This record gives sequence, structure tokens and C-alpha cells, in this order.
Amino acid sequence: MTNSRPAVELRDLHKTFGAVQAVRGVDLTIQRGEVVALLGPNGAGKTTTVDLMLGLGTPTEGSVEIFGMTPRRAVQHGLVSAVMQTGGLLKDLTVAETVDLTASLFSHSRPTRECLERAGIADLADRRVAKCSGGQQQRVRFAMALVSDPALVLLDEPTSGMDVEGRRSFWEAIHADADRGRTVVFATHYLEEADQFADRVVLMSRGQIVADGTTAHIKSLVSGSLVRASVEGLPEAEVAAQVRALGDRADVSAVERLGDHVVVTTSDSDAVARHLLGTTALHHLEITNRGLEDAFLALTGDTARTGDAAQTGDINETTATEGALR
Ligand SMILES: Nc1ncnc2c1ncn2[C@@H]1O[C@H](COP(=O)(O)OP(=O)(O)OP(=O)(O)O)[C@@H](O)[C@H]1O
Repeated sequence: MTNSRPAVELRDLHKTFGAVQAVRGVDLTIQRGEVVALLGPNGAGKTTTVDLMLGLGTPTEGSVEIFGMTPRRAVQHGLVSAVMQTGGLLKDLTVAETVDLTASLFSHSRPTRECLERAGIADLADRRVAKCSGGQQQRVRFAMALVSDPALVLLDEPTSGMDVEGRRSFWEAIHADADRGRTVVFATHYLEEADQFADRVVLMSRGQIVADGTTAHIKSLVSGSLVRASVEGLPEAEVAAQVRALGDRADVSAVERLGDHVVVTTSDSDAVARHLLGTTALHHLEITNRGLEDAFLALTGDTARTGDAAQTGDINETTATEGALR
């Protein structure tokens, strides 16, 4: 590859399907070597965006450049390849035969053995695809994607349906490979996956980017920390006065009374803690930082979460609500 253009440049990208505005004005630049998660709930526009990067659709408005060229040219030059969720595998072939077959489609390809090693499945070379687990089959797809030694790999929800161990070993293989400088962009609705495996998270909701940065940056966008204090044993009038005083502070964005506790959302937990301990009778303080999940909920306006999803960090089963998101 000769030019030094970014791996991905999306400018004012729009895609509509009839009345549905799947992507609504996305501007995004991804530099070479970045590992980027496109994170968002169902219908956020992640798959549509990935498809446009692969040249599988044409933008309604705006532009897509991959290494400074059209997606189609980038694909033809073997600069970009994809790992999709399903399909593309012939179950009767062995793993090595599958990668050999893919290599036969390219004029220049990496040796099959090397692709299998990079995908972490060299030991499965002679196993029939039908006998591979879901996670192993995804690594077969990854090995196929590596055949052209692409500078950019796009993965659309590659670990959907895998168990925790399958996901972990899949991402280990991707990461070991990305450490050599490959650009990786993956769509996911797993918060944990974005948190653990991406250098940068692009949070999408309703066809738009609502946050973009490291997970630490995204967490910091939702104001600060929670300070929880007990009001047990205090006269009701005093508690009410304290709650009012807390609500008047510039560094406090919310005060909630929950049973015997007051929960304060603040941008300066140290200052609030000092105030509570120094000048009030509130006691048993607990301070917690808000996580990526809180950021996700705040930034996407996503309120209808299932209990399981909340526990596992899987936001697939959620419904994004209407709201101003940026
Ligand atoms: N070919 C199509 N025809 C009509 N509507 C479509 C088409 N493809 C996508 N959409 C709609 O565009 C919106 C964005 O869909 P998209 O698949 O890009 O979202 P996503 O973030 O990938 O969601 P998921 O996590 O469910 O895969 C959705 O409302 C979807 O129903």
C-alpha cells in the first residue's frame, strides 16, 4: 500500500431505506492501526455503516473512503476484508481446505498455515468445519479474512451467540493480530467487548454518532460519580434541608432519596464527601464511579433494559428511546 490516507473516512454519511433513516450524518475518521468498536443498540445503524465501508451499499448522501479510495477498489486491492456473523463456510471442507479455497480466489495471498496461526487455529487445520464450535468457525472466518493480508478488517457482531470463553479466545486471536498494525473495526452490542477490546469506542444511536473516544472518555461524559450516604436516625426536617442544600450545589447534578439513603450524582465526589462529613450528620459514605453502561444509557437514552442484559453487559435486547442524543 503506497498512500498514507486514513484507513476509514466517512463524511456526512447518510443511508435511507424507504422511510427508514438508518444512518444520519456520520462523520468518522479511523487512523491506521486503531482497534475501534462501533457500539450501539439494535437498529443504531452499525451494520449499515459497516456495509457501506465494504461497498455493499451506496450512500444516499455523503462519502466513504477506505485508504483514500472507494470501498470497492479497496476490496479489489485486498486492502479490506470482513468477518460476518454467519454464512460463507462449506461444512464438509476441513479448516485448511476452506482457507486454501479462499486463497485460490486471490492473485496474491498469504500462506494458509500463516493465516491459521494468526487466527489461532493452526491445531484445527484438519478438522471438518462442521465439527468446529461456533467460536472456532468464527476464527475460520477470520483466517479467511486474513488471506489477502488486508490492512483493514471489518467485523460485524463477530461473537454473537458465543459463550464467554469463545468470545475471549476469539478476541485474543484478533488482538494478537492487531498488535502487528492491522486496523480493526468491529460492530458490537456487547459493552464489555467494546470496553475490553477496543482502543476507541464510537457509540451510535438512531443512525448517529453520540460519543466517540476511549472508554474512559465516554465514561467521563456522564457526569462523574455517585456518593451515597445514610440518613438513618436523622430528623426528617434536617434530611430535607440537607437534600435541598445538596441540590443547590454547582457540582451536583442530581440528589435522590432512596429509603434511608441519599444518593448524590456529582462531578466532584471529594468535595461532596468533605461537605457531608464535615458539615452534616449524614454517615456511612460510599463513592462509586459510573461505568460504561451508565454512559451508554445516558448517551443513547436507552431505558428499557432486560435484567439479564444489565448483568452481562449485553445491550442487544434493549430498545432505544426517542431523545436528543448529542
Ligand atoms: N435493507 C434494509 N431495508 C430496510 N431497512 C433496513 C435495511 N437495513 C437496515 N434497515 C433499518 O435500518 C436501521 C439500522 O439498521 P442496522 O442493521 O444498520 O442497525 P444495527 O445497529 O446494526 O442493529 P443490530 O444490532 O440489530 O444489527 C434499522 O431500523 C433497520 O431496520
